[in-house]
Amino acid sequence: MIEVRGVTKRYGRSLAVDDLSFQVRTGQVTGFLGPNGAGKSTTMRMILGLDRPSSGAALVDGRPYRSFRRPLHKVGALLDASAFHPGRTARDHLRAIALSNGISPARVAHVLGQVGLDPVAGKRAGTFSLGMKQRLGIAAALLGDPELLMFDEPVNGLDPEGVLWIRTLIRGLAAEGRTVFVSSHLMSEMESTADHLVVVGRGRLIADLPIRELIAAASGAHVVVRVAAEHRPAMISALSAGGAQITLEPDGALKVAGMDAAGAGALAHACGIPLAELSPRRSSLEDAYFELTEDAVEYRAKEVAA
Ligand SMILES: Nc1ncnc2c1ncn2[C@@H]1O[C@H](COP(=O)(O)OP(=O)(O)OP(=O)(O)O)[C@@H](O)[C@H]1O
Repeated sequence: MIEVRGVTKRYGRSLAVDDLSFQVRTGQVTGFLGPNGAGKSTTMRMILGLDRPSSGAALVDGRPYRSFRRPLHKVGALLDASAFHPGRTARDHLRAIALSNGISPARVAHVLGQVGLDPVAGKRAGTFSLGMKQRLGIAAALLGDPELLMFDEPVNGLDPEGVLWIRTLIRGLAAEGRTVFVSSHLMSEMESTADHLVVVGRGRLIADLPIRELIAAASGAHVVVRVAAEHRPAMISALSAGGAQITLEPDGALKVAGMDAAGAGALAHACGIPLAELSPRRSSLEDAYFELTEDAVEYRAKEVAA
């Protein structure tokens, strides 16, 4: 388990991470979300001991990451996809990491196959496309067969095929019982990948909850009710007496909040009003995310403008 406990990180006078606390639960995919500059990469670097918190602690299984004798068996990470010697072949790059970490050379061939880089394993990594570099970075993260994986913005700059590949890989790793912590500034990307979300803005924790709760908590969920014009006044009174908030849309539909579709349907039935449409609309995860991070983004926009 990864535990971030009251972590603050200052760079000079700027506060990158501000008293942040959360846990990454074992066996799940946790999405780490926030606008650009929210402090995600800084937090990940502190978990890996690449940066020191100004205060607080970032721990893996209750210990600093650097205290593990064989750290790559514990956590594999992709933080920067271009972190390799460009003149080295993909295979040699992985062999060097394996050698310096006491990992069997047999793992190199295994992970090259896992990320689909077999055919280009003998090519210099400097010639790789961004997608291939990402795959090489992920191969390095998988080398120690770790329980925990951390990926910082793994789909940045990838084409749709690459994005799909990473999503499938992450779900596959979770299905094997591994814990995955993956950052992104795109909510839509997390929708099909993550079980749980940790949302940050301006270095602070904004939300720490399962994805389905985030959707349910978003205020945009409503029901669209459509009835013939002559029944509209009666339907509006019944809904309003039932405690719903109603907005009459320009096309005559009623946008109903504060009541679910079953409730609105039962009311219509009780009043003998035939329904032309009854559609529950959930708010998209993207809407929910924007609602949550609005202040953090606005603040930044103002800061930049000032
Ligand atoms: N080495 C550094 N020196 C000074 N400031 C830094 C340093 N690293 C990060 N920062 C600042 O800390 C803040 C958080 O940056 P960080 O890269 O952690 O955010 P992020 O959420 O990962 O953003 P992005 O989505 O753009 O990658 C930013 O304001 C950034 O400019």
